[in-house]
Amino acid sequence: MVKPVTHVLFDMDGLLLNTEDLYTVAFQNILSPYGKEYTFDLKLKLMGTQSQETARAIVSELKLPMSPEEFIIESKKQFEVLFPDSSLMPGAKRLIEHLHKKGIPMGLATSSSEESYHLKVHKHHQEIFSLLPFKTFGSSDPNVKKGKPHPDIFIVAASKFPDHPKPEQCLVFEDAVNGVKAAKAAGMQVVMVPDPRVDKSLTEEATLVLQSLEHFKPEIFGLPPFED
Ligand SMILES: O=c1[nH]cc([C@@H]2O[C@H](COP(=O)(O)O)[C@@H](O)[C@H]2O)c(=O)[nH]1
Ligand SMILES: [Mg+2]
Repeated sequence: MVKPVTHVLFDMDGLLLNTEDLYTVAFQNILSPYGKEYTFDLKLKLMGTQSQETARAIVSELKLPMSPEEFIIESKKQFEVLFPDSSLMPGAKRLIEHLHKKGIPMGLATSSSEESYHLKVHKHHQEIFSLLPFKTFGSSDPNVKKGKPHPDIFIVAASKFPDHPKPEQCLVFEDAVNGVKAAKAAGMQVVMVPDPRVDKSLTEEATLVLQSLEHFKPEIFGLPPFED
């Protein structure tokens, strides 16, 4: 059953920005010289995790001849080239602008670091992200002890709203299976917009599954409807 909400929390990578595709390119660029492949199965396990965890898992799963620290250094070089030209996902701008106009409190709950956030947002997307005033960076925030699928990030993100909403008042938007699990574990409802390669059986925990943010109808969750 769907219940009305008052506050909204957005994931970033793969939900608001096309940066999941860019992570795939970045990691594959590092792996190709070693003849290794960043498969979607491995990606699925890592989407939404904290960056240290990501590096450790890739190095160990693919038996790379480098340390996780070296992998992080190589990743940063790739990110500096790829992230500044990230694009907004379809429907993201319209939805955020609409909820802002209607005075709905909104926050960002991304597992990426603050440094990585700036690379992704600084050049093209500052205006739209300024409409999400309450931001939590899971790989930089000491209060986020464990990455998604653990609930920490959404609990910390909700605590930043000045009126301290209860978890059931918050609606989370996520693309990743780990993100949906994290939001549910925090006691929140979740709209999932998964990568089309995600098996349907892995989307069942979400409150609602959409192909695109463009299909979201705010009134389903008691939020003001679009007027155009
Ligand atoms: O292919 C991947 N994409 C994304 C991640 C991780 O997911 C985080 C982004 O998560 P979110 O969707 O919560 O912003 C990144 O910081 C990165 O560590 C990953 O490990 N592998
Ligand atoms: Mg995501």
